[in-house]
Amino acid sequence: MDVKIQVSKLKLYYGEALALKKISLDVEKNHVLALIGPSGCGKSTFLRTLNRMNDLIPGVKIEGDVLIDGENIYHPSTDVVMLRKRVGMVFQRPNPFPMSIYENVVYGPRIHGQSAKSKLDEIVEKSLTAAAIWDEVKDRLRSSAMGLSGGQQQRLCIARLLAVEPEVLLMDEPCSALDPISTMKIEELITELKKKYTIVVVTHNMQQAARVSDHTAFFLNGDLVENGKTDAMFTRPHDKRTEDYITGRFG
Ligand SMILES: Nc1ncnc2c1ncn2[C@@H]1O[C@H](COP(=O)(O)OP(=O)(O)OP(=O)(O)O)[C@@H](O)[C@H]1O
Repeated sequence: MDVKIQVSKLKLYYGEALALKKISLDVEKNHVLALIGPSGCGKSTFLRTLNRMNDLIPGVKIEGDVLIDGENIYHPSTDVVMLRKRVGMVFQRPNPFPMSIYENVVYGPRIHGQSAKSKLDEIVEKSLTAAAIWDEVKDRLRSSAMGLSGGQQQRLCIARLLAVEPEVLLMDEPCSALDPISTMKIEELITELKKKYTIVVVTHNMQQAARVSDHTAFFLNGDLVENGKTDAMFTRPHDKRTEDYITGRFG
């Protein structure tokens, strides 16, 4: 097993409130891990610990370790800007910048020092192709990203991440604002992208977790109740609370 992310004894406090209670969990390289559990159980909080997005929230205290490729991302010497380039994030609602499709994709590479037009053109085509949206937008690269449909905007946001050559993709309910066809496209894309990236996705949709993920982690009240192969968890959950959740008895 080739582990990409190793989380051990991770605790997170919002002020006095303990939102993650000693979570230990590994994420395998080139696999998809789905995070499931009822609203408020800590899925998004956990996701944000993987690229230190919680650092931006006042009053947050974190204990424990998160290692990526064996390196502790909470070590004081970590360059957080570089970390967020390696570990990119897609949000619930697509959030393209109010600029052209082309400018959205080259935004990150420009910040990281790329200025050659031919290289930027190449990055745009490569990233949009990898995000399965090139054919739909190749003739309108200079048009505003705001004119795209929600599903197209979400794939553009994924292209924007891929443009800075990340290693890990974090997705926080990436389909919750999308129609079924766009959802299917994103799910197919996730399956394609895992060949190259390690992916952690939060979802409220059990069918989606079953379709796209290799492993599933079930959270409840800040605890990790159960974690394992998706097939096994959905057919033979070890914990009664997992069974109740995935069969729709609560949450
Ligand atoms: N910025 C914050 N400040 C204080 N408490 C927070 C903050 N963000 C989340 N929490 C609390 O931490 C707990 C976990 O929230 P989190 O958003 O991680 O849950 P979730 O499982 O992702 O929920 P949902 O499925 O509704 O998005 C909740 O009790 C929530 O109220």
